[in-house]
Amino acid sequence: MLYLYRSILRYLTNSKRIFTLFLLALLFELSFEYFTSLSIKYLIDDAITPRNMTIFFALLLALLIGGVLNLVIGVGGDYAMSKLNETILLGLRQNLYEQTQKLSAHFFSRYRIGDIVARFTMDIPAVEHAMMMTFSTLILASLSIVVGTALLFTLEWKLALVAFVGIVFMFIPQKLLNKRAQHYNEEYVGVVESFSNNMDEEMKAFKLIRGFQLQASMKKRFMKQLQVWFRIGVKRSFINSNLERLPIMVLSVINVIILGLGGYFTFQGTMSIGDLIAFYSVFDTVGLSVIQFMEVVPDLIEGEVGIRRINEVLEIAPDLEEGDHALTRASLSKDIKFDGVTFGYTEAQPVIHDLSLSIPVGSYVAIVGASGSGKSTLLQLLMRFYDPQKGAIRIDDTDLRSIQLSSFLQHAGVIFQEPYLFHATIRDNLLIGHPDASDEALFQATRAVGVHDAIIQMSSGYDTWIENDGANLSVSQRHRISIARALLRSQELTFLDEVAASLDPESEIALNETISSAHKGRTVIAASHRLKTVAHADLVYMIDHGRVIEQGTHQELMARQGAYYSLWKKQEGFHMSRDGEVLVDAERLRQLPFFAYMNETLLHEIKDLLRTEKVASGHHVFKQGDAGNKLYIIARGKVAVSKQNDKGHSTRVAVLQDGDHFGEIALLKDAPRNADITALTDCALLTLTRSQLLPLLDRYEDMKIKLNQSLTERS
Ligand SMILES: Nc1ncnc2c1ncn2[C@@H]1O[C@H](COP(=O)(O)OP(=O)(O)OP(=O)(O)O)[C@@H](O)[C@H]1O
Repeated sequence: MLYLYRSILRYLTNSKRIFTLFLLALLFELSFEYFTSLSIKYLIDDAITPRNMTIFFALLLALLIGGVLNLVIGVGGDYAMSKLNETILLGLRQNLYEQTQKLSAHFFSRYRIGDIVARFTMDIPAVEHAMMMTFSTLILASLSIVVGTALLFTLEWKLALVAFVGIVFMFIPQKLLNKRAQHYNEEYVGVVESFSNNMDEEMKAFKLIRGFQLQASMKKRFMKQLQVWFRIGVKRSFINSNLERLPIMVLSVINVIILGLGGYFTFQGTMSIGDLIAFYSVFDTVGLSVIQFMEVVPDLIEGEVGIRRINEVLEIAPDLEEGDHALTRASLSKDIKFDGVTFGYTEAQPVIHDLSLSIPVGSYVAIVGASGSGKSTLLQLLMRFYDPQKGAIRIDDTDLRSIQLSSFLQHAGVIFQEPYLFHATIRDNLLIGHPDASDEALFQATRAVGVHDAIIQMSSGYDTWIENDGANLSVSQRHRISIARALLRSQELTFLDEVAASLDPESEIALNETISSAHKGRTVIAASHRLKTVAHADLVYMIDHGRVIEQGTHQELMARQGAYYSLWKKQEGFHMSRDGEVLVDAERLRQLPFFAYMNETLLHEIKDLLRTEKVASGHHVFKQGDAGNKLYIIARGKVAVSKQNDKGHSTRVAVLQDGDHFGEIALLKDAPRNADITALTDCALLTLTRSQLLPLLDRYEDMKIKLNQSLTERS
């Protein structure tokens, strides 16, 4: 329990006066309590038995005045108690919140949302309750036990000795059960926390759960957890009840002993009746105080568990602290440099290797590469979500770690792959990074990303409330609003992380134009896997496995005919019509290995058979075991390929994107799919079914044989 109070005391350093007021009120209440008990002795022995009316009325008057004063002072004490308690809670909430603001992305990948929320919704209330019980019951009960026991010794020391031994016995159950009670309480909080995390996950993943029909397995997991919760809940409640009940049982035994022994002393004439009644009344108060003390113990244990969990978060040293002398900076004047940067999410597995690159002020720099090559990681390092393990990021030659981050990022607008929208109006979301922006600037930004018209058509226009992370908006509207938000904020620096991934081609073109025109004077750093979106950049860095493998302008890189050129060739050849149909060049089809030897006429016929299929982000294209009858070519978007083992555990084995294809074996035979394919972004896929292709090939027997040979080799 001491740990709880030690941790709490620091929140009361500025509340000495109010604490003194509280203690004074408490002492008065205690004095009055024992004065009432002792007054019985004087009423019987000095007033009623000798029929002394003066003493009788004097005592009654003292009791009355004391009662009124106790009431008034008690109200003051209650106020002081409430203020002390709320002061502690305010301090705890504030510290915890500030700490979560300071912690790095490492922390947020280690702790789940429910873990943090539980600190606020479960642990702080547990501490609150423990402190409330401390102020309202425990302090008074403890003082009462000490003062009452001392009084008992003044009344009859032999009887007091027996009472003292009895009181000590009342504390034994608590001593014996304390550790186990704490253990069950910790387990209980852990179960509740993990349950809230799973509920949070299920609520967020409800579309996936419905889409994959996972309700039964989710329910199984839920029921299993409820069973654990139930079992620990029973143990915890049972031990808490024991902590309260056992002292009561001990007290009833001591009561009988005191009455018996006291009666015997009265028969012997060594104790007056007034003394016996007063002794019993004081002992009753002490006994009740011990019971009250014991009743508070489970609350204190819960509070102690709560404060330990809160301190566990508070004591995490932020790994990205700004030094006391962090430099402030006005604006970028020269360049941003990655200087031999090595970084991994775990020390053992670097994802960026000794990487150096330079971003001149005012330029539009693109970072391109395959999925997983480290593009987003570079942007996150730049925003100091993490620090490099080796090397440095330099802003105008100053190490980013020595710069006050807020002064660096204050003019930066960031657009993430996953746009996050707050539960507020569209206007509030747009203005969040630049609250003073004029309506004109606001509309300019939303027009630029093609979302203005959609917003004004909504029933409340810009004042439309955004529900649950944008549930009432389309994916592309969410993206556009987040892009407009960044454009509105940023004057100097714009970070774009795969922003075009979820936009349709028209919006993509519009966005490119916006960025190009906005780019004048501002530094833009865009990570993208789709080369076309960044072909107009001043400088392109192509990275692979965390290393720069090529750099230059689009023209230079195309002329080099290296990795950039190959990726460009893979992605080009797809066109999207206004109604969203994907068209592909016959020449692009020829790049697919199994169509490589086909003649021009056949390729044109195949091209006309291709159909466009749209798959929304999070939905699956097909599942492992489904019957296969189609080839898919990704015109736009990104999909994950995952394989399930015998136990149903799924492992991601690859990510495919623009220009990649999958499922070609289905063109040859009716074999079940051997992997799950899930869309990671909104996807536009070109499909060709076996039943479309085979009749066509009947006319080209030699090509049919070659196709079969090629696919058989690949299967
Ligand atoms: N929070 C994280 N914890 C651990 N590993 C991570 C984390 N984020 C990314 N990675 C890993 O780091 C590597 C680089 O990821 P990153 O997101 O930077 O790639 P990317 O090029 O942006 O890919 P994409 O185009 O798919 O977004 C990948 O292997 C990825 O699995």
